[in-house]
Amino acid sequence: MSQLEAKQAAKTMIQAKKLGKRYGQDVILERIDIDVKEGEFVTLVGASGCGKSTFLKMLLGIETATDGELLLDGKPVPNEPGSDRGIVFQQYSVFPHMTVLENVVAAKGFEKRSISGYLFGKEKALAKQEASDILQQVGLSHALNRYPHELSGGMKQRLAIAQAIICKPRILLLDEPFGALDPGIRADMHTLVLDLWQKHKLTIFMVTHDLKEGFHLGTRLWVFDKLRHDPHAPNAYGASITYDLPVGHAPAPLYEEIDQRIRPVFDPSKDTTDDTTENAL
Ligand SMILES: Nc1ncnc2c1ncn2[C@@H]1O[C@H](COP(=O)(O)OP(=O)(O)OP(=O)(O)O)[C@@H](O)[C@H]1O
Repeated sequence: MSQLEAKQAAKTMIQAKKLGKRYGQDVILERIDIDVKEGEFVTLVGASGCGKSTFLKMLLGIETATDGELLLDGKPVPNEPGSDRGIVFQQYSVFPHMTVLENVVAAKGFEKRSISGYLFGKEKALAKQEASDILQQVGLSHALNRYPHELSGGMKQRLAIAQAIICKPRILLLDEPFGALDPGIRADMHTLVLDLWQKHKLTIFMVTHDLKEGFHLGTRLWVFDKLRHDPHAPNAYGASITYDLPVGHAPAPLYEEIDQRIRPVFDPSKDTTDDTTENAL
């Protein structure tokens, strides 16, 4: 292997090799072959139920592959969540009985894996300081002592992001994190996520139903769709990554072209009654 090849290989973080996922007889994902380098920001789009969240769950380690391999740094993704992988869901996943600050300190406690999840003494004081810093980064320093029910949707998601970030993940998994937010708030959240991505040198995988968000936010856009359809056995085949596109800083006309190309993915009238077909990229 040449020096250049070795350098490129060292930067690869996530690899899927003929990755597939089945639940019983239902094939959800199949034939996924990808290679993601450290620092990429991948956005995932595709029809509802095609397996995007399942893919994130496999990266998180709470679902396992039934076919092929999913590797992190060249080794199988561990079968449990770890502090190197943080996740934020669409549904607000904060502790309702804790203040904003306590929520983030608690996340740090779980990361430390103490038996109770609680921190004490100096460790707790340090965690509080760290939590305050992170909360400042996500724009919540004015709300440290508020409870989740006193926060707006956008603030709750900022809190959930702070909980993920305090564990210093290398990979941040975002499962439609802004789906429930108003457009203006979403724009603020985009700025925040891009800022954190840069500042913390994260590798991000983000599921979205908003194509524009997918085009503009990431460096790479994946479209999940079925390559093969059998009208007599709709669950016989799973989704693959049918488009893998460099996006983000591409000129606006390119977004429009891509938008046109993948729009049928979201069209409910899409004809899936053909015989088993192979879609051309
Ligand atoms: N634990 C499970 N057992 C059986 N089937 C499951 C399980 N989890 C998910 N599924 C099925 O797997 C398929 C993919 O689900 P998934 O949530 O990954 O889709 P998605 O693309 O994220 O959908 P959406 O965009 O609506 O969130 C769905 O048909 C779902 O019903």
